[in-house]
Amino acid sequence: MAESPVLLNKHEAERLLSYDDLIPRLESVMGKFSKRDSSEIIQPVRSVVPIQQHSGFLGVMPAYLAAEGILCTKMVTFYQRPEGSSLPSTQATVLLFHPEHGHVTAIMDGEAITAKRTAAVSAISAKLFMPALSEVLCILGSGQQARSHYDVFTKVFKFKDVRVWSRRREMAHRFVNDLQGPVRVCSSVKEAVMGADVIVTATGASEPILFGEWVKPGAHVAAVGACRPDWRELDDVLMRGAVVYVDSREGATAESGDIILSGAQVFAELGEVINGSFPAQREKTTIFKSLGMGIQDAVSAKLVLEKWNSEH
Ligand SMILES: NC(=O)C1=CN([C@@H]2O[C@H](COP(=O)(O)OP(=O)(O)OC[C@H]3O[C@@H](n4cnc5c(N)ncnc54)[C@H](O)[C@@H]3O)[C@@H](O)[C@H]2O)C=CC1
Ligand SMILES: O=C(O)C1=NCCCC1
Repeated sequence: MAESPVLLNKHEAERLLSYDDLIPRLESVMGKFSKRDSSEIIQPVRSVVPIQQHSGFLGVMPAYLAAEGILCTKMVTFYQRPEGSSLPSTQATVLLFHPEHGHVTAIMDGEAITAKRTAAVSAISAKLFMPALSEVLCILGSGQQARSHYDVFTKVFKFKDVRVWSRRREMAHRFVNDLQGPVRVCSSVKEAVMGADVIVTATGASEPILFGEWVKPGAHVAAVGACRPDWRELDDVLMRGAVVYVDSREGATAESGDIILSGAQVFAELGEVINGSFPAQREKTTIFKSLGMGIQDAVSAKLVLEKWNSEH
């Protein structure tokens, strides 16, 4: 009989997942994915069930990585919460399976995995696409993703000025008060982004909040929110004037309102740049449009389980 699955809560998953371990695994899997070798990786575009009465969605994100022996699925719900809601807008559970026998080997909370892997992938994009001398980081939003992006961007890079904007100023102040390093609250998106070298958009917005006219030429935008085909964070001027990179072409053309509605062309996947088949146009204004991928959750969950196994 199969052993009972390992059960890991949010605190455990968070503790066991470090950016130092995560970043190289994500670079490697994104590169492999972009080779489209289905004997190596199978990862369909996420299935999304709308929960219309409650302004929410359930996404199911399976992935199989044959060489690594990882069979995984994440189930994630995401909601448009009213301002001031105490409920998290993104919640997730990740299941790992035994690829040969089919039983579940681990069930883990997916919130920390989702927060950390998304931010780590954005940091990989910044490493490739941000201007060579980047001094100013701007984060739009003050939720879970804003926090994980702050953590990894200030860990991996050295910025002289870090700015944050949130639609409710008190939330931006609460965000800043929780942090160790220097970061300042801006009262408008325009004030926050003017002159920034790197901009992270991590909001629940469904209409553009970031306008191309404010963005410094050559800046890099890691666009994390607006993961529905009719949602936007970035305006047409920005989308059409920048070199657009994505995590997955199929995901982006199915789910990204910023891409679909602006008509902007996708230049390359992050994995294609990692593989050297497309250039990183660092001197131009660049956007990395992130939708999130099951393979990212799969390698993250495997890391968590490996760490847990090494302790038990
Ligand atoms: N690309 C990816 O892989 C992932 C993307 N996401 C997306 O990232 C975004 C942030 O997610 P979390 O940090 O988990 O959410 P959260 O609820 O913790 O934070 C959301 C932030 O957006 C702000 N916000 C909400 N509606 C807004 C609006 N209309 N205009 C401006 N700001 C608004 C909130 O004030 C808050 O600061 C969401 O859109 C979520 O769906 C989340 C997980 C993974
Ligand atoms: O990849 C994920 O996980 C998510 N992507 C977009 C919406 C929330 C969760």
